Amino acid sequence: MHIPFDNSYATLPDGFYSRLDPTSVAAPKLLAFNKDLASLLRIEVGDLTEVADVFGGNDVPQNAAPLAQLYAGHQFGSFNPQLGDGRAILLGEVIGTDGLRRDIQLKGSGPTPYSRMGDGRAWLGPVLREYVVSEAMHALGIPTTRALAAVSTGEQIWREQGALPGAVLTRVARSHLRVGTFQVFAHRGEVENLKTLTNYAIQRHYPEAKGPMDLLRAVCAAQADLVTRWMSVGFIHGVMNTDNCAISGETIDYGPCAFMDAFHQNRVFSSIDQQGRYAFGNQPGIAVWNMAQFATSLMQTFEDRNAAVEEATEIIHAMPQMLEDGWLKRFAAKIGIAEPAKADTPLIEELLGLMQTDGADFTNTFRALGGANARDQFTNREAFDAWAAKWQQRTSSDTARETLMRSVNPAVIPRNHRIEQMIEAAVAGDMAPFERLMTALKTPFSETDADLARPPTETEIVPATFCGT
Ligand SMILES: Nc1ncnc2c1ncn2[C@@H]1O[C@H](COP(=O)(O)OP(=O)(O)OP(=O)(O)O)[C@@H](O)[C@H]1O
Ligand SMILES: [Mg+2]
Repeated sequence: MHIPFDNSYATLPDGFYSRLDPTSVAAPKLLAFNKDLASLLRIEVGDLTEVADVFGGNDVPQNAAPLAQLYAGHQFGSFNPQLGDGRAILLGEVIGTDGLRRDIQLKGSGPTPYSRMGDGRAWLGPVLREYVVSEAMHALGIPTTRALAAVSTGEQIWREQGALPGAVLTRVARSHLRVGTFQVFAHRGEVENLKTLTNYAIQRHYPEAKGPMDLLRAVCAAQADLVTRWMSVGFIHGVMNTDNCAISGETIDYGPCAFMDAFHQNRVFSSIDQQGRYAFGNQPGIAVWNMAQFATSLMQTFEDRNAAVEEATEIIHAMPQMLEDGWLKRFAAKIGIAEPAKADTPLIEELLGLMQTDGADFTNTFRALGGANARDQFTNREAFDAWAAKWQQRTSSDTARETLMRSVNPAVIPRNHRIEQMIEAAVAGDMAPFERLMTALKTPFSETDADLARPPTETEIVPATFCGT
């Protein structure tokens, strides 16, 4: 196997990371490999045993510069001054056939200087969850890190549930720069490092930005866009800590995430999110909060702090409107309105209200709007009919309505119970449910697998995603 590394992060000052190799594992076995992504990254794949050795962490490929990145972060609102890759190792970067630079990182590859109390490992369940959901997000057109490989380690690891099979995920990202990467230097008052990081982020992600204020503007726009896209497919990230907020605007860290079935604004899946801080409907507000932390961490890079604070405050204060506009655009498209006006908001909100009252399935209700059977999704069908009459009045003259709806309302999403079933099978050595999910989720806007589109029955519902990742 040949990986054409072209590493830039490793040329940054020592204080940015710790160099170390992944820790070898007992018996690496390749469970999944993303060939399309490998070719995008210009990786020449030869022998698959070699692939398992590299992506299990036993072989460090030529020209890799393995390192664990330092970062800090607000976790559930409290600042932790030092986190860092406690179980991940960046192998290096490659420039893809599309000309874009991407990180190749192992997650679950052994302890690092930032492991704190952790074992540096991941178990098979979360590795496959991240593999499936991140690739599904990509197919849905939502910016995300991607999955290149999943390797089982042949080792057991311990979590609340007991002994579990270990695994390593190879993750690909436009970069692993997080809000927390800025926060660590800001907190320490390491202004030179902060400036170096700012310039690096600009060059790598927003080359048109003229300085930190432009960077802030660009990241706010990217995060606002990202969160409205999540909302539009019923995605709940579940752990929007500032260390899980990527500067690139990609979705990162699929630990306790889930797509909701029955719609509810306050839906939470993460078993550790007791207060519902990261509930479905709170995500826009949290994105603003995270960007305020990002803005704060950039302030030390300015000579005139007072002026900078004023300008940054304006940028942050403009974000709720951006989110509202984005939400309107995406949800209007879901009901077939390509060019929404403010006056369309109540129409969308009324539908969501009916869905919430009836516990209608988020994905299938919107998908059904493009067909004939939307009213079957509701228990109070008269209420739906009354809404539908208003909707018809607003949209029926638009001949492109159905096409638009079918292009934005997926037929299939990675439902939480299917993910759990897939994990259970994989633990027992059966990868068929994984393959089936991956196949259907490659074309989420086509009806290819009706049974995967079906919501869970009462007994199939998986209401929580455990954080013992
Ligand atoms: N098993 C573990 N061993 C060591 N460190 C861990 C472990 N699990 C999580 N951590 C560390 O705890 C912090 C917060 O964890 P979090 O769940 O947000 O991240 P993660 O899922 O490991 O990784 P990422 O954000 O890179 O997807 C991170 O610094 C992470 O590296
Ligand atoms: Mg994380």
